Amino acid sequence: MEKAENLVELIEAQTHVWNAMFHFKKSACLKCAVELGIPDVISNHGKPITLSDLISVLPIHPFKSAHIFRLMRFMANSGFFVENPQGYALTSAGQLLLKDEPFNVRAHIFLSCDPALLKPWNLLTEWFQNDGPSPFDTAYGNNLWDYSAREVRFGNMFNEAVASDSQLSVEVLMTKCKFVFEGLTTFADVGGGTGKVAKAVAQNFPSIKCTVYDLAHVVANQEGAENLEFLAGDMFRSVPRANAILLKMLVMLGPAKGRTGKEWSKLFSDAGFSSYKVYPVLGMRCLIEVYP
Ligand SMILES: C[S@@+](CC[C@H](N)C(=O)[O-])C[C@H]1O[C@@H](n2cnc3c(N)ncnc32)[C@H](O)[C@@H]1O
Repeated sequence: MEKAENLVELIEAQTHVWNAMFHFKKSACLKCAVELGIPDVISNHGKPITLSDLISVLPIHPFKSAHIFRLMRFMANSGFFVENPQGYALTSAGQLLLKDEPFNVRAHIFLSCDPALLKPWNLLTEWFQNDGPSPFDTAYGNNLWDYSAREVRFGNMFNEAVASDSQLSVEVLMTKCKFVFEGLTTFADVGGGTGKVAKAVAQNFPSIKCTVYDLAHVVANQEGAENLEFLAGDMFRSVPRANAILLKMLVMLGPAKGRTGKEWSKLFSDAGFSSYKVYPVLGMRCLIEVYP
């Protein structure tokens, strides 16, 4: 009896390990389904689509038709599609995979699954054993930002992914948190990428002068507007002076550069800020300092 119980526990433990071990298949299948255009085919069909109708329009080799049901079963299991007697339909998560969906996360999927970004994950152990600052450095000999500047394909993919992520954040900011911008005359988005957030602030508040501050290769070809400018610089040396600054999705940069909270505070006080406040917005790490 005792042995049998132990076996049940063991088989559950082994299942647990297998689930962890093969977790990468989730992102691989997600990327594949998006690349094959499966969510768009389902959506354009206008009603649940049968497996044979789906296969008939997919850009795949005929020899591979028999394997699509596995991909569909896996994607249904992962919560992107539902399978009912009429065929496959999209879940809410599946809707975010559509080309025409304004909040789609496709660019982020392509970035996260890109071999260039996966390589550092395979070097975690090496990184723990060397004195390098990040697994990215271990893989490429320099940091993510220098690599992005050098590898134009990767840099564009990275900028597009973070900008697409900001679509939803912008919507949240402009519908739920507009009050934080009221009364400002200047605003700087530090590490603001290609300016998704600042553009929305500039459009919604024509009286606020907005600045997007980022590395030279990111802002080089960006077009400003009357109340929007792109400024190249290194935020570890200085940050622009403004009534308020936004640091969005940069929390990891502090520790990556070995900076402590005190050092960040000094950088801010050098720029004329006395203290900073964190505004968590729907789980998004959003840090805004309002200049007194
Ligand atoms: C994760 S992205 C976030 C972009 C944008 N804030 C957003 O949420 O969409 C980090 C950004 O920080 C920028 N960055 C990295 N190091 C920087 C530095 N030293 N000075 C200024 N910007 C920097 C990168 O180029 C990139 O655009």
